[in-house]
Amino acid sequence: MDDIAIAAHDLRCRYGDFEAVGGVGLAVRRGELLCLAGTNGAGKTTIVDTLCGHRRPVGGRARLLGLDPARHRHRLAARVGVVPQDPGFAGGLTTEETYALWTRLRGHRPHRGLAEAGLAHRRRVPVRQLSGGERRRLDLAIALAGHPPVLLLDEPTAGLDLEARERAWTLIRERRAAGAAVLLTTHAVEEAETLADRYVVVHGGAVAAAGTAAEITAGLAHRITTVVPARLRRLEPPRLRGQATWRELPGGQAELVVTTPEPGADTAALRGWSPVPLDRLAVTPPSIGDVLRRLAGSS
Ligand SMILES: Nc1ncnc2c1ncn2[C@@H]1O[C@H](COP(=O)(O)OP(=O)(O)OP(=O)(O)O)[C@@H](O)[C@H]1O
Repeated sequence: MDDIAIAAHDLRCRYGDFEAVGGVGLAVRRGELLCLAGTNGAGKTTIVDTLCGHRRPVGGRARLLGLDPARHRHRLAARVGVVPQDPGFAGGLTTEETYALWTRLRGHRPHRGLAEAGLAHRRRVPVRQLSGGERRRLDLAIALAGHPPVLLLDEPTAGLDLEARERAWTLIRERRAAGAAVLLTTHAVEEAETLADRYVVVHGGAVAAAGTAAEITAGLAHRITTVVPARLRRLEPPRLRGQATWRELPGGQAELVVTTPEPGADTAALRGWSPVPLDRLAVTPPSIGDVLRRLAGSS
């Protein structure tokens, strides 16, 4: 059996004359979570909508469980859970009616999803009275209903408070561990770093980077920070491979930040240079956030 549950090959999508997605490829295996990351307007939602079968690509192809999602929406409905970017619920239905309706439409029996999503106490409330975060929890509960083997989650924790977000992460992790293939878009770097096995980073409708966090951050600078007496600035500067910046702090102190491709060598150089022990010394490796910041800065 093919292990790849979600696939896009050279996907191209247009809005009129505007090419929003220009040849994107990705693949997600069963039991894997791929984070589709990128700046605003990069094309993430367009890709997710196309994988859902809501729009047809003008080129390339999308496949869910080996099927074309635009042609086989009904066959796939029970096997694909979706949190869309903008779900449209009938505001007059209650939370449990909405959950039951959507769950049955997808061919499943309503189960414990509302309780798992922390919405049991809101089940009799009309959807229009739910807060933004509560609606998002309902979206996720509906997507997870029936344990579908494919999950397409477009910013599933947008607007959730801390506790609800961590509950959502636990649910998503459990589904991945049970073998679901998960495609997740998020702007929350912490969420991506917590959940993702691999990343596809899109920018301007094309893949800018793909791989594990270590692979896509390789070659980016580390950050060394330390607090030293401000008077050390008057010394001859340390010999560093990276770049140092100073920020004055109260009480005659200063924060020294070094961005460097060689954190080991530069930490040793700082230690050799400073006549006093380096206070609050920390070395931070590059993160997916650095990749996104670079892309945002380049547009
Ligand atoms: N219905 C539409 N008509 C015309 N252009 C659109 C439409 N929907 C999206 N676009 C454009 O297509 C590009 C990709 O949009 P998309 O929503 O896929 O990006 P995104 O990566 O999901 O962005 P965000 O992170 O802001 O949600 C953007 O330039 C957007 O303005």
